[in-house]
Amino acid sequence: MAKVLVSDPIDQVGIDILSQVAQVDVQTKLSPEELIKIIPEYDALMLRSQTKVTKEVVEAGTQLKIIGRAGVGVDNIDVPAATRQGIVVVNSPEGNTIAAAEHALAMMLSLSRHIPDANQSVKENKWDRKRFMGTEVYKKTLGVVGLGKIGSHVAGVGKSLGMKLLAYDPFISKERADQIGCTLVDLDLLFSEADYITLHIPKTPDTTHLINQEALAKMKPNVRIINCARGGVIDEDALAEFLQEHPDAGAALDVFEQEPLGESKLRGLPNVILTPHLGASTAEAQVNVAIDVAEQIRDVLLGLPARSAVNIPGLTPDVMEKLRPYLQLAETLGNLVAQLAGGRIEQLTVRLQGDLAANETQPIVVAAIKGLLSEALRERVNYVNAAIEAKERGIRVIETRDASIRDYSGSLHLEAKGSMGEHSVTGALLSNGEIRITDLDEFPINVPPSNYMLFTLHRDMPGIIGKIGSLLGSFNVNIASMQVGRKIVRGDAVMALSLDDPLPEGILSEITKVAGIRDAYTVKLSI
Ligand SMILES: NC(=O)C1=CN([C@@H]2O[C@H](COP(=O)(O)OP(=O)(O)OC[C@H]3O[C@@H](n4cnc5c(N)ncnc54)[C@H](O)[C@@H]3O)[C@@H](O)[C@H]2O)C=CC1
Ligand SMILES: O=C(O)CCC(=O)C(=O)O
Repeated sequence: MAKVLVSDPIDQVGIDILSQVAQVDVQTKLSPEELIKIIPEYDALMLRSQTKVTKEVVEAGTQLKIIGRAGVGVDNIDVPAATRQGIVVVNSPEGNTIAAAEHALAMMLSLSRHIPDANQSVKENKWDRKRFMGTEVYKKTLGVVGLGKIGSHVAGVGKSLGMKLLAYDPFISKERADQIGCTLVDLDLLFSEADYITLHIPKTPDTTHLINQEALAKMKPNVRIINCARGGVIDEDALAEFLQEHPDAGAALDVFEQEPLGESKLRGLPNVILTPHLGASTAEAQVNVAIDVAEQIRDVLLGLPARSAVNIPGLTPDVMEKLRPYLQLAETLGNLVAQLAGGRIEQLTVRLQGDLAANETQPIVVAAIKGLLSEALRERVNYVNAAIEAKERGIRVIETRDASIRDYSGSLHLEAKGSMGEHSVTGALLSNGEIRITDLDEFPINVPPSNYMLFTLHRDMPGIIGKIGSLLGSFNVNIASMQVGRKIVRGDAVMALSLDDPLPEGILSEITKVAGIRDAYTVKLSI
């Protein structure tokens, strides 16, 4: 039975789903060393934001098939390391959107009305109404940085509160911003105009310290900044200094450069509200993300695709379902052409032909690479790491389409160039979904792939087929089917044989000694 480690607190509903297919161990607050020590025995890891899945953890997780982040941000996981190791990384892109948006809105209103300090003062037996004079958000300008799922929900509520909306997001169209009711502006204008600035961006090299001393200098002296996105998008030292110098300004922060927050000047400031990364902490969000991610882990452990894998771009279950027969075709042809080419492959060309050319290329190309590399890497290569493994091996992959080639309703053509030569294969699907190899090195054939195959390149001359048949018979190899493909009579030809038995050692050299045989290749395929 598969084993799943749950290393941060997740809702019981997630544990119940995982328990349908696996032994589930919940061990939270593990030190990095403890995690590295136990991870080798697990097939899957499920976590929230506390666990740090470093390169060392990934490398120790030799059995890991999937890492599931019960939330949005995967910045606590070394995704490139997981990808290299063929581990699927999944998240829950929408499960906590509302929770995080509502936390940002709660922070905005708390800042405006001094709720945390007023509450504290009453609890200290004080009745200080003057000290907590607030401001209204009505008719104020809300600047939303990052108009994605959370940012657009915050903007929508801001609008219904009567706020004027400005937004900055270089990847969002004007039409989308209009739909939400935001005016798209550049960052400088947003900084200078906004009364409230709320951040809803991922932490990337571009967004790191987006709010720094220079940016703060452009803002109003009473600006209020809310960060429920990611620590590190604000330079905390610069912010602390700004807030000291501008007592009418304020900040409400849920996320920090270091979590848990260590020594920080922010703690002592009266105009700051701090929460311990609570954006996603609602009962509803925790149920949503637990179900979302546990179901994906369950599916992957059952050999099914994950619906929100962050490191298999484009291969959603819908695409997978639609393309499944073509992915199988691509893998088979990839494996076949790798065996024909032999040696080190330097270049793979994948051409989608006919109707197939209308499909998304990427998953089919990845499947072809997977087939190609499975010759060398066996089960180490999968849909997650195929592209990166090819890149690291210096294999140039070229994708092309040609809708004009109409020999079958859709066909796939692969060419591999390598240290030992160059070969090409084409294959197609019949209407019943069966695979046919329809071309080999430009010679037309029509054979189904089988576990054991023999291909020859020979001169088209009388007697040669009989000689090969007798030779195989003398080695007790039964021929299931045989086909010859040629372009001209008595010119060059290929012979494709499907065999019931593996070819014994030594037979290939006997075959190549037959007069008229130029080359012979044995191929094993997983069908
Ligand atoms: N505090 C918490 O507990 C939670 C925090 N989050 C964080 O909130 C952030 C936003 O999450 P979602 O809205 O779900 O993500 P999303 O992917 O839907 O939206 C992010 C938006 O940021 C934009 N963006 C990217 N680079 C940008 C840049 N340089 N400048 C301006 N905009 C840029 C993107 O175009 C996108 O529209 C993420 O960092 C996520 O990890 C999410 C949930 C809970
Ligand atoms: O799991 C959590 O509590 C944090 C959520 C979060 O930051 C995210 O989903 O990006």
